[in-house]
Amino acid sequence: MQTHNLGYPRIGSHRELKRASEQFWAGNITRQQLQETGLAIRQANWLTQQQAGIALIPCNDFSFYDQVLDMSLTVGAIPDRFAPLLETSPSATYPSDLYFAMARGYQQEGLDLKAMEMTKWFDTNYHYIVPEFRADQTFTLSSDKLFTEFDEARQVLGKTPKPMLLGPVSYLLLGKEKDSGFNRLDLLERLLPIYEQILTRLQAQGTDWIQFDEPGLSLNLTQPQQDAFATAYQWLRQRFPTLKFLLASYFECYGDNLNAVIQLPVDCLHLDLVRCPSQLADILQTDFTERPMQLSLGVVDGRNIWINDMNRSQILVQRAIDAVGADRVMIAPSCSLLHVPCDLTLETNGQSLPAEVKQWLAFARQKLAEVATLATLISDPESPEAQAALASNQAALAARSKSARLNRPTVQARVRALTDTDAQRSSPFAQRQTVQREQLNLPLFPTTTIGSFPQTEAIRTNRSKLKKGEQSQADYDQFIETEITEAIRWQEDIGLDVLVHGEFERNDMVEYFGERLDGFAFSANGWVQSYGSRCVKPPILFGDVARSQPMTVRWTQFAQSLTDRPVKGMLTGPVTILQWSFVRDDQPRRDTCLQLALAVRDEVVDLAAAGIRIIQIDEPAIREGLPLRRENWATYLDWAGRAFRVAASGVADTTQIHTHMCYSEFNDIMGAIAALDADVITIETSRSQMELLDAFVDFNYPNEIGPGVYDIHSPSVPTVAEMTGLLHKAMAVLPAHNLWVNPDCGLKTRRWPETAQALTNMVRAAQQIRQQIAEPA
Ligand SMILES: Nc1nc2c(c(=O)[nH]1)N[C@@H](CNc1ccc(C(=O)N[C@@H](CCC(=O)N[C@@H](CCC(=O)N[C@@H](CCC(=O)O)C(=O)O)C(=O)O)C(=O)O)cc1)CN2
Ligand code: MET
Ligand SMILES: [Zn+2]
Repeated sequence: MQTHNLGYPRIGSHRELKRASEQFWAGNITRQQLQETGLAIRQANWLTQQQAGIALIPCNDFSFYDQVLDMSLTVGAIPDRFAPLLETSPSATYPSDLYFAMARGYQQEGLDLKAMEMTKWFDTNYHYIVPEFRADQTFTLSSDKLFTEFDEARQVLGKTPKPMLLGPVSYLLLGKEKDSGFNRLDLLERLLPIYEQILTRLQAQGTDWIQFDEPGLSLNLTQPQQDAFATAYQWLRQRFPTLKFLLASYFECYGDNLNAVIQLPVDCLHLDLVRCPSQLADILQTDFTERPMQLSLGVVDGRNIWINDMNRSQILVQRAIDAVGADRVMIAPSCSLLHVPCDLTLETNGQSLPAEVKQWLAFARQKLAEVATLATLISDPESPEAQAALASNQAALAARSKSARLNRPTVQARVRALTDTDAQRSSPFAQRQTVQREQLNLPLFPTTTIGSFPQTEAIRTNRSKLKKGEQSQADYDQFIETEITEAIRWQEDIGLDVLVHGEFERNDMVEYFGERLDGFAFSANGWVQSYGSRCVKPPILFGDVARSQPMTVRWTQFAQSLTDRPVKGMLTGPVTILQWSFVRDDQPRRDTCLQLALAVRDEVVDLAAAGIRIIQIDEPAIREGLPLRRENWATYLDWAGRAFRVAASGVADTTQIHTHMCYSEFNDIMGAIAALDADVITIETSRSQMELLDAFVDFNYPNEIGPGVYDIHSPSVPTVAEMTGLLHKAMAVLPAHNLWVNPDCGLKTRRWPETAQALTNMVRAAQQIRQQIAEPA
């Protein structure tokens, strides 16, 4: 029985890659220095995995930005607009200017190249760069990255690594057609020859195993999509009869793709037994046992940070061994470890991460040790070492399940006592709209922002000093007051209608709330890549959640005291807190979500009592939390929607509830979005030129909408005309009196100069539209 790994975090255990990339982009370090940082991280990762006792170690799991973008570059799927950068970016240079231009856009030397689109990687908070395909798309091998990393890994490890490749079918499925009249899967026959070239070179370099990631197999597929997998792998198999193919999907069951999958000519099939333990029995019931195929059992959770239940894993693995024999079984984490932090041993702060909780946790490095221990436990069950490991593992699990820290009977009782009335506003929207209009007295096309203003160097430094004890709480609070005061003055000056306090006091929109709720613990260094150099440190939700005191009232009330205009209270919703935290796995997510909903509800009620008339409950992760398989959608949407409404419905009709969503394809779930019954929803639409609005129009969406009028992900400043153009598009299909004017998302990642210009232009755009309506041409 062999151990292997599907992928290791590449940000570096101290976020070395983040720092180096940002330094490089700022022009402070050279490309070579950045490359050296990348190499050092890869080398450290390979050694860490080898020392943890993993036999088959992946390479090509590193990336300077994103693994899907790497694949686009490798196969030469480079959108035409980037042609000016081709010449200066040879295939031997990684990362090239071309590469970062595709990821982040390029505004230099008179060029203004828009970045490629970014979207969520399945149901994770990781974002990938969406491949763009043309009807006349051609492919050419255009990067040496993968071959270079293979040689590096072999040198470091002293043995053959396992290159990982995003498989051809999932690669196409993850992309988008940029012309009409063709289907991206039709490009398969043009793409496969590039995979052939890749495998030819890898084979010459001496590779043995190749890992093809095909997470598309976790989705509901049409017959032609299923067939594409058969076409691709038969084609490759014919050309490479001796290379060993490991096919990996994860995050879900193979479901109704299973029968097609076991007929693929691959040598090993990976199963995510954390998300879908039942598929082991399913597969053993087929004629799989008679096929010459190995099984890779993903028993260690690659998406969460709890220690493995070794007893349970041992039983699963043993079942497979009994059926097919130990030489046909591999064990591994359930998916790439990209989605968990690097190393628990770096956590030494017993305040934020109590020792008791820490012993329940495993980060990437610890997870590999778990895989290795499991292997020993199975191959040599009587070994004292394995027995000791099992005993301490079971003791930690028992301690967790009995811990007094987990249980808050009053919270559990409150969740049980929730009624349908608690999950519903007092009056229907039309009635609420009337009373809210009367009391808010806003102009047509009210202007607002999504909440955060730039997190400046000064803000980060002050917070960092506070954390290290180099600054007093009083001084920090004073600093935040000044920031808020300036932001309120400035918003009044440029003429915004509904103001925000700016979220200067928040490190992150989820972590901030976690830190203020009971039932959460925190790592100091548990960073996970979100996109590019941006990382998040998901809080650890381990027990029943309770709010012991108000979390946002002080700063919101302070901001409101400075102005007569309404200041919008700013909260993160229960579904998003759930989705962006590491959540306990000992009770259904639904129950945890309702506990979060009650905490947010109490905050909403307190904000309203403090005189806040508009409250935004952000739910950007509601779409991301949607199960990958449609058969599970209704259940999720039902409890997620209920949780939002529980959070929103503790206040009188006069309180206007906003919600905000980004990264959203709503077409399939409009009913659920409408059922949230938010008085106002602000959404991301500008990058798709209001395409997304079609869903709202088709659905006859009844409540108020703020379709984002400019993209905050880019520093370029939108013109007034661009924004009036988009507003006209929106007005053409939706009633003007239901429309708001706002950016796509929060501005925390932007800088002030472009933010000031963009918002000034946005207010002008709204004013122009109002004028046009008042005095039609
Ligand atoms: N959780 C979450 N997921 C999300 C989003 C989001 O806002 N939050 N937005 C969407 C896009 N994703 C994003 C993810 C991260 C960031 C982001 O800006 N992250 C920051 C970190 C934010 C943070 O937690 N900052 C902390 C810690 C800052 C820090 O690193 N401090 C240094 C010290 C700095 C100093 O001494 O000056 C350290 O601890 O080492 C703070 O401000 O307090 C980053 O990578 O730079 C933006 C968007 C989708 N998913
Ligand atoms: N209120 C939040 C902000 O403005 C919403 C962000 S959604 C990712 O930053
Ligand atoms: Zn957003």
